[in-house]
Amino acid sequence: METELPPRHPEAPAPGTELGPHYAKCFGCGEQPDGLHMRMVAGDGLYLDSTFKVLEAHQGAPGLAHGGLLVCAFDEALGTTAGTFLRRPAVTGKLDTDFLRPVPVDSVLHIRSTLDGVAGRKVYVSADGRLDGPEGPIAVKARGLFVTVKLEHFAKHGRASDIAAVTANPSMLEVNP
Ligand SMILES: CCCCCCCC(=O)SCCNC(=O)CCNC(=O)[C@H](O)C(C)(C)COP(=O)(O)OP(=O)(O)OC[C@H]1O[C@@H](n2cnc3c(N)ncnc32)[C@H](O)[C@@H]1OP(=O)(O)O
Repeated sequence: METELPPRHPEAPAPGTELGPHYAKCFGCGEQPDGLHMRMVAGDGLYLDSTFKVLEAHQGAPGLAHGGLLVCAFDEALGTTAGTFLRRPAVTGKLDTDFLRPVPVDSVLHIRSTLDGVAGRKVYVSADGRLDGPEGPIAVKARGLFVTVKLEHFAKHGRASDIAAVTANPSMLEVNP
């Protein structure tokens, strides 16, 4: 597959900028009570640095993070990486995850997610999640294929009441991404 490394979009947030939620009700980055409440900072290249603190509600086994919620954290980080540097929304087509170490409750996963290339509407992204700090051991790795979509994608497929809510209150949504 031929891919290109795109330029960092000129309107991408400056390096060091903390990103706000792309959608107020997003489970990954929004205000959902038991959500992941991820925090993300733009890097100086085509990467984002994110943190996810594993809480009581995120368990799958006693004292350990649920694997599906770890996948959710990577979905969020990778999708936001695609959207942030292309300034276009992108949805998950494919997501592949390697779980290398257990992730305990109360730990913070430090995720660096990178835009690796684009081919038409396909966006290739990857990420490493580390424990005990940004230089700690890798606990989870992920690679994803995201597909850029127009805003109509959400208007067409989303629940009507939620589309109406963001139409009435556009500040709930960061349009780009
Ligand atoms: C800022 C945002 C942060 C978001 C973080 C969270 C992200 C999410 O959770 S998004 C929700 C989960 N994902 C979804 O709901 C997506 C559901 N799927 C779809 O809507 C559609 O299948 C969609 C949009 C991905 C593709 O459909 P469509 O627009 O018709 O495009 P389509 O022509 O099929 O595919 C475009 C290209 O992508 C490729 N592609 C699409 N899906 C896949 C896949 N699963 N595997 C490999 N390639 C794929 C196609 O082969 C095609 O490639 P090419 O251009 O070389 O022919």
